[in-house]
Amino acid sequence: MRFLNVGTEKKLNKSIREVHEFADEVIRARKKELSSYSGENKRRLSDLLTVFMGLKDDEGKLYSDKFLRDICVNFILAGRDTSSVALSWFFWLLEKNPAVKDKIFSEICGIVGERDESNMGEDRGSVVFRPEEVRKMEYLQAALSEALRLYPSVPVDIKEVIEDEVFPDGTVLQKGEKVFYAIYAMGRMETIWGKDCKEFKPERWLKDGRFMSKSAYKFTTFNGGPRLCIGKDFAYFQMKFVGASIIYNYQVKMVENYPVVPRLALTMYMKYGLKVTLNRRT
Ligand code: HEM
Repeated sequence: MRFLNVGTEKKLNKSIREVHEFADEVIRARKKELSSYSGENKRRLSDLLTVFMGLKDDEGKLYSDKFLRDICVNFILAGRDTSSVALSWFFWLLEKNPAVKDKIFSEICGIVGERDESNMGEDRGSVVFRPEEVRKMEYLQAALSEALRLYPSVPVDIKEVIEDEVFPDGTVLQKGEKVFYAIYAMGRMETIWGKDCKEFKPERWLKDGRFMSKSAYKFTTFNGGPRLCIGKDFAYFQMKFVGASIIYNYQVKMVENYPVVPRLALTMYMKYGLKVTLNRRT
């Protein structure tokens, strides 16, 4: 099929072309924008693409457009659906665990209440969380981690053996073989997480009220070792910011009897999405 370029292969090639065209256009536009700036203005742009455009490879040459395109596509693919499916499962879990939702809401209100202008009658809708406030949302971080343990965005990951190896349990691996590890299953194993492994309990991530991260070899949602997800900290920041903004401003209610069905692909998303109603908090 691949060599004949028919059927699904043809469709795949067309889709890849479209994704590449999109990324090429982003790069072209950014280069044009950069060439119209000078000095300080240029330095003020600190997004990832601009940073990569200014870096040089091992031979001291600027990265090629193809390399920049691969960077763009990699980050879009790795960073978009992973965070959005995580938030869907997170909000679904909050509906089933209203006490957790209330605790998150109280934590956010406490943090907003510390603002100097909090007594000045600031409109709730105009609150934009500051980075230092997002960092303080440790219970929210615990609840997101717990959601990612039970519903990891990437439920199964694959590695290829690059040289012959023997695992500590005696399993022999030969160069070229594939190893699958089931992140979803590992997040629910009693031997790893204890008797309450099936429960949604953000408290397991807290010690004296502070968020405590776990070893990446226990909590494998972001992979571990040298290829640990490069966007992990960014993902937490983004999910905390979006989650807090929604919870602070709205009452989220699932639409009754709407089917919530997991669908296994590269990411574990909801087959029919998550249907909710939002009512503005007053
Ligand atoms: C909840 C959110 C996220 C989850 C659960 C997640 C999970 C993962 C996992 C499991 C891997 C390893 C894949 C492999 O073995 O090849 C990975 C790699 C990666 N992730 Fe994430 N990710 C998330 C968000 C993000 C975001 C927001 C970005 C970028 C802004 C990002 C960028 C990347 C990149 C570039 C890699 C490849 C790193 C490498 O191979 O060295 N991820 N991520």
